[in-house]
Amino acid sequence: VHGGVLTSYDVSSLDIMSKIHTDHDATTKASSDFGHIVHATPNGVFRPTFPADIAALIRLSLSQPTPFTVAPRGKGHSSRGQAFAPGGIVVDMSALGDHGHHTSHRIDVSVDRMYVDAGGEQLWIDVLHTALKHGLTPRVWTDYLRITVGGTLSNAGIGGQAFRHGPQISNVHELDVVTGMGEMITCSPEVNSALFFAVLGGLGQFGVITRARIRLEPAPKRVKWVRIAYSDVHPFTTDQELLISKWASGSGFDYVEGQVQLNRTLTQGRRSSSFFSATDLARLTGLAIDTGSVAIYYIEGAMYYDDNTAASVDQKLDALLEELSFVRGFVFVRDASYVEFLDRVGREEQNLRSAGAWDVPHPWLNLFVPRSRILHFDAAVFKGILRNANPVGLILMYPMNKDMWDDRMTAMTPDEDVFYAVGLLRSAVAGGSGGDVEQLERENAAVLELCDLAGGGIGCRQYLPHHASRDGWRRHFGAKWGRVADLKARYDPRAILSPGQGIFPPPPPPSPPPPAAGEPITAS
Ligand SMILES: Cc1cc2nc3c(=O)[nH]c(=O)nc-3n(C[C@H](O)[C@H](O)[C@H](O)COP(=O)(O)OP(=O)(O)OC[C@H]3O[C@@H](n4cnc5c(N)ncnc54)[C@H](O)[C@@H]3O)c2cc1C
Repeated sequence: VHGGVLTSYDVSSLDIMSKIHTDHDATTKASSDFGHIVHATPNGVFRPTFPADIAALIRLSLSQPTPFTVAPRGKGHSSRGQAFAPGGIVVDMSALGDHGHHTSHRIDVSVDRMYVDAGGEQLWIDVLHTALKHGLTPRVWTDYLRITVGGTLSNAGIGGQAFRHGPQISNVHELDVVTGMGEMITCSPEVNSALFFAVLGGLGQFGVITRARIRLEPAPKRVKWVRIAYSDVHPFTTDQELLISKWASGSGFDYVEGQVQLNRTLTQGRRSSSFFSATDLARLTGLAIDTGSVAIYYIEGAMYYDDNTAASVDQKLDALLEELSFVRGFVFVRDASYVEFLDRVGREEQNLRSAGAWDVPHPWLNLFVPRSRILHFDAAVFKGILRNANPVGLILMYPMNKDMWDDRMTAMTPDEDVFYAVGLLRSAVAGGSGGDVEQLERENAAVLELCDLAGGGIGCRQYLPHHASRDGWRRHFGAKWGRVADLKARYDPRAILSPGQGIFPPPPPPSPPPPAAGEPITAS
C-alpha cells in the first residue's frame, strides 16, 4: 500500500488490511510517545489478533515494490520516537488476544518449571499479579511496571535487582519472534540462538517478540524499604559498590538503587514524594544547607522478607546499616508489601497525572558510566553542567555488575566489571522554571559531549539509546557494529522493522508514482 493505493492483494492481505486503521484518532495516538519531543505520523495502525497477523502484515509489506515500515508499539513509553513508523504501519501490540467479545490474557505460569510465558504486549504489572497468584515472581524489575514485556526486552530492562540477577534480558529462557522476513520462529540459547541473542536488547531491529518465557522465583511477601542519605559522593559510591558485592553472602539488600538530589531546594520529585514525609524533606534540606553540599545522594535499598524471616529482618537490616557510612541519623525505613514496593512509580504516575505533570516533555538521558570515571562524571555533571539546572524530575545513579550481562546480546555496556546506570529523568513542566525543553536538551548535549569516547571523554554508553547519525550508531555498537549489521541483513534485510530507532535507513520512498486516475489496480 502506498499513499493509500493498493498495488497488490490476495485474500489474506485483504483480511490483514481490515485490521489496519487509518482514522485520525488511531494515527494521532501512534504519532507521539512519552517523551513528547518528536512526532511522526504513520499511514496506519495495525491491530493484530494473533501473532500470525503480524507475520502476514510483514509479508504483505515485503510483497510491495517498496516495502512499508512496521513498528511494534508496546505502550509507547519511549522518549524519542523509537516506536514510530513515519509513513509506515505501527503495530498496536495491545490488540493481541483481543477477540472483540473477550480478551485472552496470554500470561501462563508453570509452577513446576518456575517460568511464566507472557505475550510481548503484556504489561509487567499484569505479569506480576499473575505470577503472585502462584506465590512466584520474576526476579528483575524496571522501576515502572506499566510498560510491556516486548518493549523492555528490546532494551534490557534494568532496575535495583539487576546487580544480582542481571537485566531482564538475562532472565529469559525462550522467545517467539516474528522476523523482518515474516517468519515465526521460536528461539532460545539452544535453538535458533543467533536470533534469540539478537532480539534481546535488539531495539526492535531483528523481530517482533510475541512471547517471552521468563524465569521466576518464590515471591517474598514484604519489604523493608530503606533510604540513607549522603552529603558526599565518595562514601555514597563506596557503599553502593560494597552493597552490590555483598549479595552472594546473603547479608545485603535484595535491591540497590540510588538517587542524586541537586540544588539546595529539595523539591518533591517523582519518586521522592511517595517515600519522604514533609518532615523528612525539611531535615534533608537542612542537611544540604548545613553541609553546603551541591547535591544530596541517597542509596535506596530493599530487603525482602516473608513469614519465616519476619522475626530476623530488622536485626539483619541493622547489621547491614552498621557497615555503611551515610550521614548518621539520616536513615528512613518503610515497611511495605512486595507489590506496594514494586509498583511505587505507578502511584507517582497517579499523583503526576492529577497535577497535570505526566503528559509533559521528557527529554530523558540514560547512560552507563564506567566505574573508574564515575567521580569525574559526578564532578563534571552534577557539580558542573547541571549545578544550577532544572530540578524537576529525578536523577538516578546506581552500579551494576557487568558479569550479569550476556555479551552475546546486542545491548551495549562499558568495558568495566562495574558500571553505573545514570538516568537524567527530567521533565519540562510547562510554566515552571523547567519548561524550556531546548535548555534541557542543551544540557543533555553537553553531558553527551563529555561522555563521548571518540573525543577522549568518559566513555559512557547510552541506555535506551538515541543517535541522530549512522556514525553515532556505529560508535554506540563499537566492535559489535559488524555483527549487528550482519544480523540485520539476516533477519530484516529490507530494514522495515522499528524504523524510529534510526539505526538502518528504511526502504526508499515509492517509485514509480501511483497509477493515474482511472488506471486499473493490479491484482496478484
Ligand atoms: C516512567 C518510566 C519509567 C521507566 N523505568 C525504567 C526502568 O526502571 N528500567 C528500564 O530499563 N527502563 C525503564 N523505562 C524505559 C522503558 O523500559 C522503555 O522506554 C521501554 O521501551 C518502554 O516499553 P514500551 O512497552 O512502552 O515500549 P515502546 O516505547 O512501545 O517501544 C520501544 C521500542 O521497542 C520496540 N518494541 C516494542 N514492542 C516490541 C516487541 N514486542 N518486540 C520487538 N520490539 C518491540 C518498539 O518498536 C520500539 O523501538 C521507563 C520508562 C518510563 C516511561
